[in-house]
Amino acid sequence: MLIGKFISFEGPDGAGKTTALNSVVADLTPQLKNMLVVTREPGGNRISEAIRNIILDRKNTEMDDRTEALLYAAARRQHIVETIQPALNSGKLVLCDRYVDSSVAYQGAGRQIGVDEVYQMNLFATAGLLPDLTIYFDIPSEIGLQRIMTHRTDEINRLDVEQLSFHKRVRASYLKIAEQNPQRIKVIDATQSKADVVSNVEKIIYQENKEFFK
Ligand SMILES: Nc1ncnc2c1ncn2[C@@H]1O[C@H](COP(=O)(O)OP(=O)(O)OP(=O)(O)O)[C@@H](O)[C@H]1O
Ligand SMILES: Cc1cn([C@H]2C[C@H](O)[C@@H](COP(=O)(O)O)O2)c(=O)[nH]c1=O
Repeated sequence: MLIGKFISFEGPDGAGKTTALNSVVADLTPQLKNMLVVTREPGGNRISEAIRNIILDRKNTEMDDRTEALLYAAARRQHIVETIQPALNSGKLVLCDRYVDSSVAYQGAGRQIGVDEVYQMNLFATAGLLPDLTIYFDIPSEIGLQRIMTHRTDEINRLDVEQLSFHKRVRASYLKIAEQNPQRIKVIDATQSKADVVSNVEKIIYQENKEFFK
């Protein structure tokens, strides 16, 4: 039985998810201690991190779009089985940097495989496990990419170097997913200062998970 809470952080490249997540974790850890599980996709365990390295390696230029979609889904399956599901079963608050919405936006819309097909494939991979809450960091593609190219040049991956049109499709898809799922997805303006972004994220987490902060 799932008794914990599952929160995903989503957004285009360079939106500031990881930066905000690190600050939120530093702020929440004194209160939540070992009730908090922080993880990321693709990754979170040995097998999924190995798949991550294959997907994101800029040398893998010949990778087929559907192969890419399947690899993300395979990494996700292993992540659920090894990390997310056990944490939820023991009542933890799981904070995950990216999840299924990333596949729908990047592979479904960005790669133009089709959002419905990619979503259906992920229903198989996840057996229907969706986050209770998703915080979507919205940012124009140009600003997100600019942040990466200016500050994070050492970590630029195979997806980051896609054309601007790819990244614009990804953002448009995220906005559509958010519009279609207003109960689950809360949108944050990620062009704000780091402090304001973190404060907005924490407000949402407190509001939606009061049982963890008694
Ligand atoms: N609110 C902000 N204002 C300005 N710069 C920011 C802000 N948040 C993060 N940054 C900077 O933007 C860059 C990208 O941030 P970060 O790695 O957190 O983004 P991300 O959403 O996790 O990206 P990706 O998904 O591509 O890994 C970093 O150099 C970070 O310091
Ligand atoms: C989970 C997931 C991720 N992606 C893309 C999004 C990013 O470009 C990279 C991951 O890098 P990050 O620095 O950890 O954000 O992978 C994707 O295309 N599809 C997915 O399902």
